[in-house]
Amino acid sequence: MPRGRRGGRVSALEGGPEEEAPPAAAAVPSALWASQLQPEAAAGQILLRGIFEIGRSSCDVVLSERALRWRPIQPERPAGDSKYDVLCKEEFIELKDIFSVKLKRRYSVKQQGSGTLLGITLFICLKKEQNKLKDSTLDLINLSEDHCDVWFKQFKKILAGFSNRPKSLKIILNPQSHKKEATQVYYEKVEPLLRTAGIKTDVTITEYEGHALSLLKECELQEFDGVVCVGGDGSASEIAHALLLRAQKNAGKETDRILTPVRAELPLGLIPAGSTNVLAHSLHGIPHVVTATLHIIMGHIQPVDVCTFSTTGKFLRFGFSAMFGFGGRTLALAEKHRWMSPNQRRDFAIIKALAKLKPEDCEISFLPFISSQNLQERKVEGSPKSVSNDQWQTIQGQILNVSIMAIPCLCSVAPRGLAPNTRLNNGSMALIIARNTSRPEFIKHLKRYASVKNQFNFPFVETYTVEEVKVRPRTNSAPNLEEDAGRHAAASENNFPWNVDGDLVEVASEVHVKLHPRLINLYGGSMEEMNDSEVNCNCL
Ligand SMILES: Nc1ncnc2c1ncn2[C@@H]1O[C@H](COP(=O)(O)OP(=O)(O)OP(=O)(O)O)[C@@H](O)[C@H]1O
Repeated sequence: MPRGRRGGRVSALEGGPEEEAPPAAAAVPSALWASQLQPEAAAGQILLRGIFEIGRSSCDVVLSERALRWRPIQPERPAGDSKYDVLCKEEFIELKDIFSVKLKRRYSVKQQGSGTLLGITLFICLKKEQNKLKDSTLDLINLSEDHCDVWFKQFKKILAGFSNRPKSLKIILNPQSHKKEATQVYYEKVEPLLRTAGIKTDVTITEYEGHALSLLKECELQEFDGVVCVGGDGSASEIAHALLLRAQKNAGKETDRILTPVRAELPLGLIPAGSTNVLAHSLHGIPHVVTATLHIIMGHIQPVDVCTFSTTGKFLRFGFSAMFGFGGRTLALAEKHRWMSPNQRRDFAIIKALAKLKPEDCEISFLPFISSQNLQERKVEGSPKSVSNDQWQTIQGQILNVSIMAIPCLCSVAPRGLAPNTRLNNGSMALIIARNTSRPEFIKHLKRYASVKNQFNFPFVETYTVEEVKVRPRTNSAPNLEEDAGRHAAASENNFPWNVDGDLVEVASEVHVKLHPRLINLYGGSMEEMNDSEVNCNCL
């Protein structure tokens, strides 16, 4: 007979055959804590069985290859009492959702040494609503040192089997992001979780713009399993660019012209601590610090498409999204008013750019995306134009805005994304062109981003799914962004402002954007689509 909570014994299976490492953690954690029963067979071979107190009930606890299951031990009961059956329902967690285990001890003031053992604490990643993850704990109470020691070692062995989880991370933190709260975000919310998970960290706090780029050119990265950015889109994009540039150099590729880039060697984690956090929001479906941290800890990986930006054959940078025209001008205006708070300068810049709304005379050429399935179908049909995808198309005219996006670009002003039909790694980009129209019509189009549907249902808006785009302004002079105040010169003479991942990039002539599928691994899980009722926004 089991001896109850003080002396709960480990069953005959204790010290049984060597267990296999658990299957690698799947991309999506499915912590369904006690929400449904899992058939015993699906949980795999039993490794340990014993008695622990869980939530004030003495429980029969079974550890198998994939799950930990427990059921309150039933006292003698009158036959047919259904209340007991409900109370004694089996509960479980999947082992892939555990990210740490510790011995639980009580320390008293007078006590010397390691304190009184109370049992074992498991640290668990729970899936909540709307892509949110949350950390939680499960206490397995048993005062026997021997009993806990056997279980503790077994949990440690299981955790060591998750080889995809990072053990050491390079953290790059921008203390200036948003309202300068990145340091606080990291030390209050991220670092405690990484410490609990036993992940070693090496933190660099950036001291100037471009610091992350120069750091990642030189620093040793061998000892790290991944890099983590704590900041906003500017920092995240700079670090992704730096990691990709480093990979090209390591592969002996020239970096002046990048045609077929190699993949980044290390995964990148994004902790949202900036003003807009479009990248982290698109990756996680929610700009939530704990969710982002738990994806890193659990080693969830998403391969993500990246673009190269070049001009006149010369490589400029890697990036995920870009805007030209209204989007570029708005950022250029916002950058000139850095002294304002992030929200103030964003609103100010939007209003000012709308007041001075002016189309750009452009030529836009693009290579439409043809899915591998469509290419295959064309091959079968034996179409003469068929098998290669080299059908460039060209549009000319007065254009208010061009958006080129390899990722959905979720943000507070567009909860479904500025490019809602794009995915992180579908091998294509959204090209969204707003031709010249009246200011009220353009504002109506912008406002639609905040709602659920029909953002692009305007006669002046065209959308394409593409692999490559070339944007060539046909006017000679770039816009003067500060005509009224002589204090600032135009963005830079004869340069056109582009917004690349929230960074101002000034280019005098044609910009060539090319998509490279799955070029970087980001720490993140696969996303659930949001219901319409879950989307809300009150901007503009
Ligand atoms: N110590 C620093 N001082 C000034 N600028 C810095 C420093 N460290 C990094 N930067 C630069 O700050 C720029 C913007 O930072 P970041 O994107 O993190 O914050 P943000 O602008 O508030 O957020 P978002 O880009 O999401 O709007 C980055 O391009 C980065 O190079």
